[in-house]
Amino acid sequence: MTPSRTDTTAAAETYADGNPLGTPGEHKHHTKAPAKLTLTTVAAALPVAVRKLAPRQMIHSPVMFTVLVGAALSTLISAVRPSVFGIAVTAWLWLTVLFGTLSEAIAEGRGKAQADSLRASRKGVHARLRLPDGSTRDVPGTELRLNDVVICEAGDVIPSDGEIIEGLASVDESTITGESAPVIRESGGDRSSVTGGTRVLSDRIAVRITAETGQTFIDRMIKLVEGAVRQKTPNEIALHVLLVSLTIVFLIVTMSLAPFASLAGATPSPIVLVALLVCLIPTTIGALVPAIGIAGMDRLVQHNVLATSGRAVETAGDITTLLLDKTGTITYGNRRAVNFFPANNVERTELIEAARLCSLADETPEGRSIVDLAADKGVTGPDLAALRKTSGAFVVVEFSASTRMSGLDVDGRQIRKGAASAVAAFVEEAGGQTPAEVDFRVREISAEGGTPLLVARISASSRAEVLGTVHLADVVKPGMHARFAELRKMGIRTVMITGDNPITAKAIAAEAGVDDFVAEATPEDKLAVIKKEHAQGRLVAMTGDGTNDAPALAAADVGVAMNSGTPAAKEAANMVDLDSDPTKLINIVGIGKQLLITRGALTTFSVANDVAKYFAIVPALFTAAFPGLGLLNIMGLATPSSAILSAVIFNALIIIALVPLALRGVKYRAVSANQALGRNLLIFGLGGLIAPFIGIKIIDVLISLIPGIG
Ligand SMILES: Nc1ncnc2c1ncn2[C@@H]1O[C@H](COP(=O)(O)OP(=O)(O)OP(=O)(O)O)[C@@H](O)[C@H]1O
Ligand SMILES: [K+]
Ligand SMILES: [Mg+2]
Repeated sequence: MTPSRTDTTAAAETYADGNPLGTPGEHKHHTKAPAKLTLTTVAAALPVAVRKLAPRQMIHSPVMFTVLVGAALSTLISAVRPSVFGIAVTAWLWLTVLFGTLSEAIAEGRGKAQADSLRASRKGVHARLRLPDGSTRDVPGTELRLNDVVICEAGDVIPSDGEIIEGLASVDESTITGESAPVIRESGGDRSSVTGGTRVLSDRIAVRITAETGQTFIDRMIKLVEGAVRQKTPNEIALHVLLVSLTIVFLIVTMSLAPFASLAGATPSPIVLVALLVCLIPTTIGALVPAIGIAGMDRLVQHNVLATSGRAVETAGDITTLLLDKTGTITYGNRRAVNFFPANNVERTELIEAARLCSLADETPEGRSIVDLAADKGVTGPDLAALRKTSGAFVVVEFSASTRMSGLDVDGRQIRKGAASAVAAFVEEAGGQTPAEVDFRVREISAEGGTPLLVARISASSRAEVLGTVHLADVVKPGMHARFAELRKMGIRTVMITGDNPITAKAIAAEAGVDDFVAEATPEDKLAVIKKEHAQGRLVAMTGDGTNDAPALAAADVGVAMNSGTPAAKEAANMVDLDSDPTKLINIVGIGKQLLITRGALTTFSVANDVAKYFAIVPALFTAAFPGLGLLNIMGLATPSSAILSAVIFNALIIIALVPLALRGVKYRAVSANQALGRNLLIFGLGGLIAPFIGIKIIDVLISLIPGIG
């Protein structure tokens, strides 16, 4: 029988219908809605904001720390020489600092509900620890150590992160993914990792613990959504330097105004100087920077992506190349044997028996599926234990991504299966040959995107022969084509790197719609591809799931591991996609770009705003001393005092007014970076220049209605 296109499709259907657990729903986008900005959330954030006023915390933001010092200073002055003006300015200075910490607290608070439900998911979880003698003992989940082995059965909550070392189970991961469709996790392959806090629905697995207490996935997620782990990104550091410089410049400007003005007999009071300084330094962006960063991470979590660093998120905004592995990333990774094709003078049963024999000890999904298919075809024979008893010398050759083969040496025979080129070389070295009809079959299976495995045997008398081919079928995740087209529009080139042969790679690349592919790649090759891209000055993202992807995931600027993947892959990556969706990079890039654009836009606004304030209030301040300046007082502000107070109030209120924008992010459209920059400079620069004139004038009019100020 010829494996036709329908064969693979049939496999796909069984996969989807017959085994709904196998379709992990890992491609759906179920973005969690961000917490709304309500009075309740603001009220809840208020005590946190007050606690953040501690100088020890404030020092991290030099701009806001300057305001804090100014507020303290004017409090002192007002205490000694109280005036309505002094007290009013002092109050608004304190509000300015508070609005800053409040914006940060609100941003942090939005993840709180999610953090609480994550914490609840592992409360009081018990573990069945496997002891050396094979018996088990109940221990609290918190007492587990690295490399402990625990047994989990249907209904159990998995006590910590780990790797399945025995068995297969369907797992409900909805606590972390929000997706209720169960997923299959199994030992041996690239879907072997389990997450603490998720629940086993069926079957029984032995899990080796891979996370230290307090450093599990859920711990990391809690810290992320609460905004607790925040390291300044390179972009933030650059901004930080800019803000500090501006603060120093305006400090000097304000200080030099004092002697200059007193020469003219108009010595300004220290409170006026403090107020002036606060108006001029970039308080708006200084106050909103933490909220912008936290909101960006939060948006990522809402898309079911966990990032270990803000840096990766920002880098994602500039990615130009996306590398993807095939099996488990572009395809579901549930590669299963669907047919056996013997060579011309080999009996079908002989091939099936050999394929089965060399898969008995192969704990990969591919290996197990061959044993299953053999049983379906009526070939059962001895299991591994029985074989061990009846035969003499017995060596298991495990599969590795560099040899691309696996098998057994038993009773002087060497039985192997593996990638066609690898097995062909193995047989040739022993003096054998790959028959033409087998070659033909290999190409046929590959051409339709299947993975052919050759089965070969070297007998005790050193006769090397290829026995036939096993057809492994996998299914491309749906919707790839359109999503890769979208990436192309964003200027990102997609390259599939796979360990599989070139013909299969070509077929899958065409089916998925990637721009390019690299076949027969070893883990080193995957790494080399990244180095090559780097050498050409490109920023590279890599998505993968296997241990063979780990070096590349670590070397990429943005490494996104599929949540279904191995612990090694997840460890090496700087992001994990809980939905195991390789096209999630589109959202990640969007979030990264939006983060950078939002920060840039608000910085532009903030600086423009401050410059405008200078021209809005300085003339008003000195009209009495220098009547000539009255011409510049185009705003016709009532008195110098009300001009200053209006500016301070405006300066504080603008922070609150921009919190929603900081949290939501500036609208991001798929335009080039230059276009986005130009557009934002126009809107936020111009807006920043005009806003103070209007805002301060309105406040000034309102204030002049209040008696006692001026
Ligand atoms: N258990 C196995 N025993 C023998 N050969 C195998 C086994 N599993 C896979 N192979 C062969 O080895 C090749 C390389 O496998 P590897 O895991 O490195 O890459 P892959 O899974 O095909 O692709 P990707 O790198 O995209 O995940 C496979 O294409 C297949 O031909
Ligand atoms: K300011
Ligand atoms: Mg893989």
